[in-house]
Amino acid sequence: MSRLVVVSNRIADPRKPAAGGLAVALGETLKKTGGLWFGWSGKTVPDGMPGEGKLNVHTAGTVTLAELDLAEEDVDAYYRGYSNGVLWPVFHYRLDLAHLESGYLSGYRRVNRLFARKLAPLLREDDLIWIHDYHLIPLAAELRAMGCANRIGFFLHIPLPPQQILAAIPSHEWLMRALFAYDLVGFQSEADLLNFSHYVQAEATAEPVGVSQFRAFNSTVQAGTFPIGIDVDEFRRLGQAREARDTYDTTCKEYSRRRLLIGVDRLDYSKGLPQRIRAFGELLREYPENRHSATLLQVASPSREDVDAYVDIQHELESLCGAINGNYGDLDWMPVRYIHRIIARRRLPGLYRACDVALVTPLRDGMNLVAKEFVVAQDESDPGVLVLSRFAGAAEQLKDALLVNPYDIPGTAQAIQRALQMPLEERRARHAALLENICRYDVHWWCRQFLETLAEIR
Ligand SMILES: O=P(O)(O)OC[C@H]1O[C@H](O[C@H]2O[C@H](CO)[C@@H](O)[C@H](O)[C@H]2O)[C@H](O)[C@@H](O)[C@@H]1O
Ligand SMILES: O=c1ccn([C@@H]2O[C@H](COP(=O)(O)OP(=O)(O)O)[C@@H](O)[C@H]2O)c(=O)[nH]1
Repeated sequence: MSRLVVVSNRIADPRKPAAGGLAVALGETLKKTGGLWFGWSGKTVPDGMPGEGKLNVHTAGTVTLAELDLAEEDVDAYYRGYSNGVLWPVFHYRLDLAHLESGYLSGYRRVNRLFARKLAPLLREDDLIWIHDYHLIPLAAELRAMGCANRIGFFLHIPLPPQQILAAIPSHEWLMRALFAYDLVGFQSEADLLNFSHYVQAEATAEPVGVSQFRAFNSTVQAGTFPIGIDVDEFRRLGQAREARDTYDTTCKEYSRRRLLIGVDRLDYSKGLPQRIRAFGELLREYPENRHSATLLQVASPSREDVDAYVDIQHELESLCGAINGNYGDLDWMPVRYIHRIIARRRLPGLYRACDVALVTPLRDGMNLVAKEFVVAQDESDPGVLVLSRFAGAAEQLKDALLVNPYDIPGTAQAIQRALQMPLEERRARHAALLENICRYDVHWWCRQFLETLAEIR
């Protein structure tokens, strides 16, 4: 059997908790199959040479971790600059926030070349290579240029925008051409796959040669949809452990007189946090019976704080929460509890279970694993309600949630009110349908489906 080699920007010891859906999902996958996980260590060498990096290889249980330190200049251009200052906003449909004129592209290419140089000597002939996310789009092309003939798959964890938006990236032709160095390219949703299909036919004059298979630049690439899931059994086990149960007990006790709403997100402009807080304010304005009762616990974990747009969103959010608490709060009731900290994942099942409603309302999201975790954590006999943005990848699967347009503030407030008022029978029926879908399409299904498709490509 081939060894699995996973490459992603962010890697984490699979035995330790991680914030961010990708690290969590890949950790679960690799813990099961074993193999090599290669990526950036997260460490920066202040006076390191650009294009150079120290590799540290060690084992963590069944997994070999190969962690690469990067020079400060490289992290600036490759991670903060091109990945998170250009690709992240454009792929989340936010041309207004993209630094398109920046000179970060050369640093992005340099680090992808460095990854290829450091990874190549670790590879075996029959390794199955699985590369992840927007940080590493050109990696397969770099490996191919070094003679690597292994099967290589790519999975994009974030959305792929429509052709006209993608085409605003000055080097979009080069970037998208790099995808043809892969044997298989996977997306989270049908909408992303459709955008890919339109783009390659319109801009790269690719020809469809099979179902979601395209030929251009002398290569054929298979594309497909592989919505990522969570490890349901692992999350249930977490829910039964002491920390989650303690969190459940203390939260229920602390808020015994309240209806609780929960949001758990990285503090990212894609997550629609200001719109969500406004919708909650609208709920209190329009449906006054919720005053002195409904409380929103919003966890906004710090993320990419050295990228400008992330500092701006933090200030906006703080002022919105302050305004609602000032306008509606009282001596014994604070409408919004804003928590700007990472909450350990092992406590989250208890927190989710103590809440009546989850607000998962991104403006755009590749998938959103929090939505799935919330459903799994519920008490089946008295479950909470999921309010979900129609623009999250998860919405294609979780049709029994209350789907909302997060830009429509009164509409979202109305859906929150409906969630708070929903009769037990309807809550149970919706929850059962959601749970069924999440259990069937879990993280193991995702991994199996992608790797089997990759292995079968002729
Ligand atoms: O590594 P960071 O810069 O700290 O960011 C954390 C991760 O954010 C993104 O996650 C995406 O992947 C999830 C799992 O597929 C998906 O549910 C979510 O919708 C996406 O936003 C990013 O794609 C990862 O590379 C980051 O590690
Ligand atoms: O304070 C936090 C915030 C998030 N998470 C975890 O980070 C992941 C977030 O993944 P998601 O797909 O929702 O969004 P992403 O951050 O990857 O865009 C989920 O597993 C959360 O449980 C966490 O452990 N603590």
